[in-house]
Amino acid sequence: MGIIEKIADIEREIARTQKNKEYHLGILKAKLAKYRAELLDIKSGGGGGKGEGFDVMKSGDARVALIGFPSVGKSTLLNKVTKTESAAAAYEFTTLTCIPGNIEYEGANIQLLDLPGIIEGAAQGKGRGKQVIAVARTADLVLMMLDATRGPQQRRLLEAELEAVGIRLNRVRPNISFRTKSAGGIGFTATVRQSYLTEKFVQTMLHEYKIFHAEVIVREDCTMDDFIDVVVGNRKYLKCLYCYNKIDQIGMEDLDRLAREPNTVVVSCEMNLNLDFLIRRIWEELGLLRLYTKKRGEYPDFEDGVIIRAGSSVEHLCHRIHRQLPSIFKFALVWGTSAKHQPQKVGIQHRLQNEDVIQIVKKQ
Ligand SMILES: Nc1nc2c(ncn2[C@@H]2O[C@H](COP(=O)(O)OP(=O)(O)OP(=O)(O)O)[C@@H](O)[C@H]2O)c(=O)[nH]1
Ligand SMILES: [K+]
Ligand SMILES: [Mg+2]
Repeated sequence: MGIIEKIADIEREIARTQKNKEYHLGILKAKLAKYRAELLDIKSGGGGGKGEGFDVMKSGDARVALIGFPSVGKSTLLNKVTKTESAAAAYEFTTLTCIPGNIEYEGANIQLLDLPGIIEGAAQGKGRGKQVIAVARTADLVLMMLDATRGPQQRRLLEAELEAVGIRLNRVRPNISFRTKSAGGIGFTATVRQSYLTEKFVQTMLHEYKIFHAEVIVREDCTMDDFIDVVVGNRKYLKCLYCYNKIDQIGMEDLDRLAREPNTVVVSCEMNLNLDFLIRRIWEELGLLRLYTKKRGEYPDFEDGVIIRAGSSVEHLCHRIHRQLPSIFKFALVWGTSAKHQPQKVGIQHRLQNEDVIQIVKKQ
């Protein structure tokens, strides 16, 4: 029996199994994750999974991948918000490769990637699913485009495809440490009460993966799926913004309902509705900071900022300016919201905020 049949078998068994048989379900899911991982390894020839026309250079300050079913309007969006032309038409699979465009916003260059439509079974390599998913994994944000005229199952199907290849949307890595050892059996410690995970499950699951010696420490209330994710590894935790297109085709009531869903923006690419707001939301989700550097006794150049990720420290900024700069850094003066007083003298670990002005003082 091939892997795809084995996967289908387990999926059928999961569907048949009663929801309250959590332990049994967990073991089935662990098996499923194992076969899926095998499938991906073979299919991608060792992990790369890039195909011709998909190997697009990263450029700019951040990368956004457009993921969606065929003909939801992905290429129409690229044509509207970037200077790049990507063929858009009423038939499915108009786009066959990865087409990069560039959005300039608040001084940042955001790379927007138009991609072929995904279909059900993409995770198993149907259509160009394999390549599309490989590109999605390199993105800082997934822009999931949905058709406002279609039902809610389109979003669930798409999420299930991404889930099946180890992409986790809008979630954080479970707080579990897992280390294999050469002897000593399986050690299981939970620092908080567990609603789902038991030592017995952890042991059975690890035996399924032929792991007999390991140390497991669980630091939050985790599900069996969380544990499977940590053991299988190679999971990608990505931010996702949901974008419903073609709102020109639906009524006010539906529009209102969709617009209230979390992490969601509603637009009409064809009618240019709400596209400015979409770009604003992309920028916010990416969490980019714009910083200004200045020399002693001079004003900063507010035309020329440095774009950097939210949460970055002075050290990240130094690296960006020059590779050697951190080693000759003495201190920095910071004006702006991250400073307690204006200016504040800070060390290299100081975390910066949007629009901060920084003067770096080097060792003599
Ligand atoms: N009514 C309406 N139609 C739209 C809108 N945006 C795009 N379309 C139409 O939807 C069809 C598909 O658009 P594309 O941009 O080619 O869709 P795509 O997602 O890139 O499709 P593939 O590349 O084939 O996956 C075209 O006929 C567009 O004119 C919109 O906002 N409203
Ligand atoms: K199309
Ligand atoms: Mg297209």
